[in-house]
Amino acid sequence: MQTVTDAAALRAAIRGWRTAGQTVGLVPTMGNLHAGHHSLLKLARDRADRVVASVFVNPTQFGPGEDFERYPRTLAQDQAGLAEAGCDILFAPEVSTMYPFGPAASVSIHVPLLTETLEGAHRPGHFDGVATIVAKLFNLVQPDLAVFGQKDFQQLRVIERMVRDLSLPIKVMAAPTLREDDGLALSSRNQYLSPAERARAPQIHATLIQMRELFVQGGHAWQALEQAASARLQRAGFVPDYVAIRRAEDLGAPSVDERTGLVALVAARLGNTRLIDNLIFD
Ligand SMILES: Nc1ncnc2c1ncn2[C@@H]1O[C@H](COP(=O)(O)OP(=O)(O)OP(=O)(O)O)[C@@H](O)[C@H]1O
Ligand SMILES: CC(C)(CO)[C@@H](O)C(=O)[O-]
Ligand code: BAL
Repeated sequence: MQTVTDAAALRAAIRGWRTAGQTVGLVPTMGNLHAGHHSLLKLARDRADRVVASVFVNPTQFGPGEDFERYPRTLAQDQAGLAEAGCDILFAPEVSTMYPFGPAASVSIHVPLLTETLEGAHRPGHFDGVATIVAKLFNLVQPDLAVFGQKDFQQLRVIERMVRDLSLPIKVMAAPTLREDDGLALSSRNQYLSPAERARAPQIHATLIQMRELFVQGGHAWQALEQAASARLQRAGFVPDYVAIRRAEDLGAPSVDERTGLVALVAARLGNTRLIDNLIFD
C-alpha cells in the first residue's frame, strides 16, 4: 500500500490503474479506523479492482465548540490496518491540500432541504462541509464507486442527492452499521465515553429496537413513539438532540398512515459525547 499526501501523486497512481482498465473504489473516512470502516473497505474491495481510503479530519464540517481539536488522530495505526486489509492507496492530505485558499475561503457545496433537518438543524453548516470535502475527494480520485456507512444515515442521503444532482458518474454504496455485541454502533467517538457512560450507551440501540417493535405492533402514532423513546433516553441519562421517525427516502415526516419505508434516527448526548444511530423499520 502506498500512502499519498499530495494531489499530483494521487492522480498519477490512479491514472496508471485507469490505463490498465481497472475500476476504482473510494472509502472516505476521518481516520481512527475500526471494524465499521474495515467493512466499508471490504465492500469496496469486493466491487472494485483498486481501493483508495482517505483519512482526513475535515475542519469545515465541525462547528464552533465541537470536537475538531480532540478528534482522535491515529494515522500510523490506520496505515497498518489499511495495508493489512488490502487497501491500495491511503490518501492522507494536509488541510492546505484540500483547502488551498483556506477552509474559510473555500468554494462550498450546499445540498438544500435534506440538510435543514435532524443533524443539519443541530450542526449548522455541517453538511456543507461534508458535501464540499466529499466532492473534492470525488474530483481527485474520480472513483467508479464510493462506500459510506448507514450509521450516518442522513449523510448517506445527502451524498446520494449531491451525486445525482451534479450528475457525477459515481455509484454510492451503503454499508450496514457494525455494532458491538451489546448493540452500540461502532464509532470513533465511543472512546470519549467514561466506563459508566459506556455501560449506558447501548440504550440508544435498545430504544430504537423497542420503537420498531411498538411500531410493528401498531396502534401507536409515530409522534407518540418519538416522545416515549426520548423520555426513555432521558431517564437513562441522555440529553437527546432529536428522536425522529422519518421516511427513509427523503427524511420527510411520514403521513399518519404511512407504514413502510421508515427509519428512526437518534442523536443524543451522554456527558460530553454526542452519539448518533438509526434503525430502518422494514
Ligand atoms: N459502525 C459503523 N458501521 C459501518 N460504517 C460505519 C460505522 N461507523 C462509521 N461508519 C462509516 O465510516 C465512514 C467514516 O466515518 P467516520 O470516520 O466519521 O467514523 P465514525 O466512527 O463514525 O466517527 P464519528 O465518531 O466521527 O462518527 C462513514 O461513511 C461512516 O458512516
Ligand atoms: C464522509 C466523511 C469522511 C467526510 O469528511 C465524514 O463525514 C465521515 O467520516 O463520515
Ligand atoms: N461521521 C460523521 C462525521 C462527523 O460527525 O463529523
